[in-house]
Amino acid sequence: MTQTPALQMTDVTLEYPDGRDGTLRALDDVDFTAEVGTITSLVGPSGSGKSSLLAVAATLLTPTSGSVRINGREVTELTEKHRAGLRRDEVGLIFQQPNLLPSLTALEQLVIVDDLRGKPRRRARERGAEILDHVGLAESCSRRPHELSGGQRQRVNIARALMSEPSVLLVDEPTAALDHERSEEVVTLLCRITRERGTATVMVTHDTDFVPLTDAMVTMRDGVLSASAHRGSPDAGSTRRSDRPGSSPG
Ligand SMILES: Nc1ncnc2c1ncn2[C@@H]1O[C@H](COP(=O)(O)OP(=O)(O)OP(=O)(O)O)[C@@H](O)[C@H]1O
Repeated sequence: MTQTPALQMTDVTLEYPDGRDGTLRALDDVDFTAEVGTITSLVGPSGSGKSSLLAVAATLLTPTSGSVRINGREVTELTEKHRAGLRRDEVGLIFQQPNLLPSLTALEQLVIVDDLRGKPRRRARERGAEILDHVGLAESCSRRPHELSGGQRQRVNIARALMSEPSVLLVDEPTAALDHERSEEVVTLLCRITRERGTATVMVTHDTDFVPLTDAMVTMRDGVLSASAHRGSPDAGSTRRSDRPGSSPG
């Protein structure tokens, strides 16, 4: 039986006002599918639409037209309140800069996520410690951001995103502030998390060195997405229904 993709975007177009009474098409008829337990690299030149795709997938922006489904549920028709709930419970966002709160320990950065969701604190501390252990930071639970390296801070950032047990993990340039070795560690960790936790992970990256660690790569150019899957599931990161083996055009 085929599993419902965690994220499915179909014929998605996003237009911004261009500041001259016209529009700029940031996403042009994009089809994209992210399957459970796969990590897809999203590459492309600056201004090609990568962040726009992540923002639409994260339900932060509503597309001008097209369909976005998260775990089979159409999200473009939801109210902002429902979208906020979906972001809290089903979508994890990881940005380039960890944006950790300076006065909180690594563990407290995670516990606060459950506090905001009204979850019991004791359980939150247990889960937080477990997740920090999973990302290799068991020894650093009580350290504050200034006592952590850049790579460790990014791992706390990743751990924090996992607190809500998201099914879709959207990651924007996670290695931009890191050296080569730390970058490889962070991408390796994201790949491991994807497989072990069964997330559908999409990672925007300019660093093509690490793309082979991921399951698939898609390229954005002028708002148009094209696939070049290199391994893993044939559906991983697919961009066109008609590109998939066994699917008939139309
Ligand atoms: N809020 C906005 N209003 C108007 N135009 C925008 C807005 N956000 C992005 N754009 C335009 O949409 C296009 C796609 O931008 P986007 O940020 O998605 O690209 P990107 O591939 O993520 O770029 P980068 O790699 O530099 O972050 C660009 O032409 C950009 O100028």
